[in-house]
Amino acid sequence: MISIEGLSKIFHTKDQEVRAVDDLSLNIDKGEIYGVIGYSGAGKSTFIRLLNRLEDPTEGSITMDDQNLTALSKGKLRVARQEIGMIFQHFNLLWSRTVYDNISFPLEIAGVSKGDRQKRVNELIELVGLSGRGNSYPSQLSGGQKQRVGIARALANNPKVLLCDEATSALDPETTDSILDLLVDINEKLSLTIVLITHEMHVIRKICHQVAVMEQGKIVEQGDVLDVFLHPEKKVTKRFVDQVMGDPEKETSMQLIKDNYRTGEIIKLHFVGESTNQALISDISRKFELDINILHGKITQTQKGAYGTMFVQFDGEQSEIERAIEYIESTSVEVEVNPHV
Ligand SMILES: Nc1ncnc2c1ncn2[C@@H]1O[C@H](COP(=O)(O)OP(=O)(O)OP(=O)(O)O)[C@@H](O)[C@H]1O
Repeated sequence: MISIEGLSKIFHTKDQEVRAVDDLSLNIDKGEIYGVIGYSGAGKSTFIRLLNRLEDPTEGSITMDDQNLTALSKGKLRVARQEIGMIFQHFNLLWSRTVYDNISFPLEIAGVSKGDRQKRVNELIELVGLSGRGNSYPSQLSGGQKQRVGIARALANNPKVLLCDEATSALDPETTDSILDLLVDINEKLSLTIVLITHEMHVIRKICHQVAVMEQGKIVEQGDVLDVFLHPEKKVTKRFVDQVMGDPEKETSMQLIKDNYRTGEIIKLHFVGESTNQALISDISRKFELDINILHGKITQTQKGAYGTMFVQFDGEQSEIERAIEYIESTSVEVEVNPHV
């Protein structure tokens, strides 16, 4: 759907040259939710502004649905932009217009007739969960409701791609989750490709299929969300993963666990993807003569499946413990006996 090749943007200030986006290449499939994460100054905003050509690239190309956006004339670019919807951190609504008129605005610009506009706006109001609020002004809405208007407006002309610029950064955690749920809902219902930039790994974990980690204008790591969560390679990626999962070994003192549970064995179980759906603990307690204590752990969900780590104590005959460990090794759950302090 989107193919980006060698994309760069260099800003020239009085005394220096800033490579905000530096030789970036990536492919985004149709219907995918693709997240770009990075700390402040990594180049995310510049990247997303390049995607809808609010910014001209210094080098490289962006192809969207077989159309080279970087080679279009101004007139053709205006038409191509109608296929790209965008939502913003601070909503960018027209304050003197009602919800209905805000959503209608891009349709007016596109020359849609009054009757068709009315039908489309009402459909969109319902899609984003704002039924009954059409006559309200933005100042009468909560942050989450304002972003719903932003989403409806962005979808008005049936875009092929929705760009989200830190769309939940100004919202509280609960409202963030409801907007993220709405984005997933829209992605599934309309098979809409979504590209988002964020500095919050929670956003990536909850809704993205693919993730790219940006640092100093470059993509330093990218892939399937579950793979990146499981095997983060770069330091910056590990810091982002820790934002969501914490580091289970750092959060608890293994020494304290070992002092408190002296009999049997301490076992670390690592669940990945489908393995989290297995009722492993109850399965083991049925199959083997063991007492099982759950000591510490965290399992979380991503769009690509669940994963997490759990520490348990197996107590019983040593031979029975060994048989249970052998059994776990035959499943897709990774197991480590007596993990390091
Ligand atoms: N118009 C500009 N002129 C000069 N430098 C710029 C311009 N826009 C961005 N930069 C620089 O490019 C780099 C990347 O900025 P950008 O805003 O893209 O990062 P970001 O990851 O979006 O950060 P934030 O989340 O804080 O906005 C920064 O060093 C910034 O100072």
